[in-house]
Amino acid sequence: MKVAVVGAGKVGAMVAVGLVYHGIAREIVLVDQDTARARGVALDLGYAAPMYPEVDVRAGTTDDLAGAGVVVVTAGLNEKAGGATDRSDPRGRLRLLDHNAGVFRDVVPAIAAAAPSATVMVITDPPDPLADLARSILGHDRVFSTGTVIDSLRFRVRLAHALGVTPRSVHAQIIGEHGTSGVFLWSTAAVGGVPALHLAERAGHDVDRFRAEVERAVRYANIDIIEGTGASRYGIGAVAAMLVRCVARDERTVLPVASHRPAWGTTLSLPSVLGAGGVREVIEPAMDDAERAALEASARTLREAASTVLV
Ligand SMILES: NC(=O)c1ccc[n+]([C@@H]2O[C@H](COP(=O)([O-])OP(=O)(O)OC[C@H]3O[C@@H](n4cnc5c(N)ncnc54)[C@H](O)[C@@H]3O)[C@@H](O)[C@H]2O)c1
Repeated sequence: MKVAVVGAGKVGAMVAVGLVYHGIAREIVLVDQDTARARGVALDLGYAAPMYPEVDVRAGTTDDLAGAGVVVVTAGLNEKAGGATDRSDPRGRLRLLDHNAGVFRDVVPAIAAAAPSATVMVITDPPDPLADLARSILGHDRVFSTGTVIDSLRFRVRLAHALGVTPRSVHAQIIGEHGTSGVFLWSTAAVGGVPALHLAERAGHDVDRFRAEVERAVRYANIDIIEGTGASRYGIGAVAAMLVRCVARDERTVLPVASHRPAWGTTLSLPSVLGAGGVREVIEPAMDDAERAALEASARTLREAASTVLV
């Protein structure tokens, strides 16, 4: 499959790395308004390509999006450049919406023109309202954002470390916004079929404190990363490549990506069957009353944010 990455910055480059290392795409086109940057990334990665499953990596213009099965959008300001690194700011990544909506009004019409049958995956922050905007410009439903897949991995990893097991054995997810209102589904977080909070209590943790510490570490993981490296990119790059694989191979893996949900009137993350064309179906998870109320609040936040940029 031909995969296009629009925005060849720190995240876009890592998405391309993941696609090459895992043999997911046969052809990769990198598009950026900074053409020298796109060319540099394509050259650098292209010289490594002979070690991996056959792939052509090149830089191109929006015309070169033609024929792409998946277009990944990472163009735009990141949290550090956009001043969204204050842990006490409840808007979080939503601070980037106005600026990055302008970027989307520039790039998405070009995607619609050159690659009308592509599935479009949005990574640029805030990804959920921007996926809504992209959907309205594209006029089709093959649009999703990486949503809370990365947040859910962070949740599993923090729980795993605290409980002394591998993250592979932790079943836990975050739904709603990829942002400050994301909802931790503690009621179904489990290890070996046992609620994670029961295990924490058995291990001698104060449950309220345990929960608050895990939530804080996960909610602000992006800022911890940015304080160290300037931008989060390795985790999301790996996640994005895996999501492209799910679409390219019609895997139907269940993951909390975000897609437009008419019942919620917005794009938000719920466990979704990801395959050819994007989200095939959504599975409403079990939630307790507090989680449902939190999801309603998260959806409200996203609806309000999207309404400021949708025409
Ligand atoms: N969804 C997630 O989980 C997640 C995780 C990490 C980063 N992000 C977001 O991904 C985005 C990219 O982050 P980054 O660190 O790679 O930023 P970056 O500054 O390194 O790269 C952004 C690139 O977009 C390009 N660009 C900007 N406007 C463009 C336009 N109109 N047309 C074409 N190219 C354009 C820039 O030239 C730049 O190369 C940010 O919005 C960031 O917040 C999202």
